[in-house]
Amino acid sequence: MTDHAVLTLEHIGLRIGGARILQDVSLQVPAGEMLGVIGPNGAGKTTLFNVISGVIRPTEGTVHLDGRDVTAEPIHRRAAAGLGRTFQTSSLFPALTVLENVRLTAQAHAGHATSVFHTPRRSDAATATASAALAEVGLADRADTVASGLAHGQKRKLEIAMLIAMDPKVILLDEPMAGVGSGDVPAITEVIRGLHRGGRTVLMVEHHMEVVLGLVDRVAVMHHGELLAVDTPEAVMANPTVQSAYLGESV
Ligand SMILES: Nc1ncnc2c1ncn2[C@@H]1O[C@H](COP(=O)(O)OP(=O)(O)OP(=O)(O)O)[C@@H](O)[C@H]1O
Repeated sequence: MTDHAVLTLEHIGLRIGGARILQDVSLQVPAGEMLGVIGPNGAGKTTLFNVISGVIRPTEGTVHLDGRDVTAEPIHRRAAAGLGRTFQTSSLFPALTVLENVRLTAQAHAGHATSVFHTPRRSDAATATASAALAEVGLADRADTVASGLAHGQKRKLEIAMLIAMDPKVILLDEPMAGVGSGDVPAITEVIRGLHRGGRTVLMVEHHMEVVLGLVDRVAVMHHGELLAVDTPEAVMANPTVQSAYLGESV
């Protein structure tokens, strides 16, 4: 493990029943990198995110976050240690306003008690953090809108703002373009690019190949639960093993 790797996977394996879902996945993600994770359906991308975020414990191997072994730690401990994640399905509180949604995560990060059953406590610091996160994703003018009233693309931006407010060391984006209309893709791409420009470390599973290749520093290619290659977009596109296993049929 190098000193500057903020996320390190070593020899991750996962067996469920008789099935081998992940096999010998090793990966180092330096601080500030944006890494795309691609691969055909069923390749193991979401499962890998589940292993990183603590939803699933691997049967082999280790996960280190910022040098600390979190392999045995539950989801909330990893989140507290700086792992932020969006899911393929929305994780918003639909009855709260846009600002209240972000303020909840800002308060949670600051260590305040939060409950969805109470009006979020007024806190100047949390409100300032939330407002800054909304400005970063371009939703400042929707702060008082009830979240359920947002268009789909705006909900995706709100989810990213909720992550930003937690100031995570590593951000996992699970298919940020899923369900997003083609008209919203450029704006959300810019929000993700902004995460990177801000120096954040981002891993992104995404099927939208143009988005991935245009955004990331490196691409990790998964196939049948294994990492086929981890390299620059250009090198991955030119890799014959990747082409025959995946890109040849999809790009
Ligand atoms: N809990 C489970 N029990 C059994 N098999 C599972 C389980 N979770 C995932 N799998 C299998 O593991 C493989 C990898 O699934 P995963 O969802 O991680 O792939 P993916 O690359 O994210 O696919 P997609 O692009 O379709 O989202 C699939 O064959 C899936 O059926």
